[in-house]
Amino acid sequence: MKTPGALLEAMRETAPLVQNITNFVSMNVMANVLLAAGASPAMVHAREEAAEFAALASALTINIGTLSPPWVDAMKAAAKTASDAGKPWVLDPVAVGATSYRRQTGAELLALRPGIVRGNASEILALAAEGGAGKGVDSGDTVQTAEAAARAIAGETGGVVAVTGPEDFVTDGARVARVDNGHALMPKVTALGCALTGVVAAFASTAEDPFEATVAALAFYGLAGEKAAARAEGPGSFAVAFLDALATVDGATLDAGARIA
Ligand SMILES: Nc1ncnc2c1ncn2[C@@H]1O[C@H](COP(=O)(O)OP(=O)(O)OP(=O)(O)O)[C@@H](O)[C@H]1O
Ligand SMILES: Cc1ncsc1CCO
Ligand SMILES: [Mg+2]
Repeated sequence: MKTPGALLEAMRETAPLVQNITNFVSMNVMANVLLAAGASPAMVHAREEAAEFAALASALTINIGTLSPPWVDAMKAAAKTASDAGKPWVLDPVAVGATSYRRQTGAELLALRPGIVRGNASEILALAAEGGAGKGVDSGDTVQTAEAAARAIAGETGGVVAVTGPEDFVTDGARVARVDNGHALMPKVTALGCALTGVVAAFASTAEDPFEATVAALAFYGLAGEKAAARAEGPGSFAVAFLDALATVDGATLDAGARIA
């Protein structure tokens, strides 16, 4: 088993190219987060090129935050390419319970068996067709309420599912872990969940075990949040300090500060 810090260092050594088919809100935040963490982001979503690009990238993320039919075509084609090439792809089912279009698209993408799903509690509940009290993109459920839904999704995909919130929950159907890093300012900055999905993909691209990679990425992200909060006066200065903290936390700092059970 590799430590979270060793997985962080391994990711930084290769600076993996992470392709993101993501929402308009998240694009800039996510690209800056990936750069600060040590990866190489590319936002490539056109139907004409998304699958071709997926063959070049080390990992792919698919986020349905601002979806429309041409984007969904590109998502499916890119997901298939990544799966066929044995590269990890991570699904972020933003607000999947909000509308029937999102529920349908979420189910179709889940059927393509993402290696990792990362969402908030309401999204994981909705993706498992267990309801959920999401308020648009924000969660209205506790992480604990979504644990059974996460296990059910992992059983269906054969992959890893991460539910994020005050304490994150990760399962691959057999193993479970809880990550207690993070800070209450994190959900006060938009798209930090979306950006986290990219960091999870970056870790997964260089780790052998997607479960260990996901746990390590969550601990890294949460620890950077804690370090940033210690310097911040509110969500605005937190967002700036968070990028600095992502770039500053190294393997030894992560191993010392990770709270994983
Ligand atoms: N109350 C909290 N306390 C500590 N950490 C938190 C809290 N809420 C969220 N986090 C952390 O914030 C990060 C993003 O998770 P979150 O569940 O907010 O994503 P999300 O709802 O998908 O976000 P978005 O849709 O805005 O991108 C995770 O690292 C998570 O651990
Ligand atoms: C605010 C918002 N709306 C659609 S996607 C998104 C980013 C956070 O998920
Ligand atoms: Mg989200």
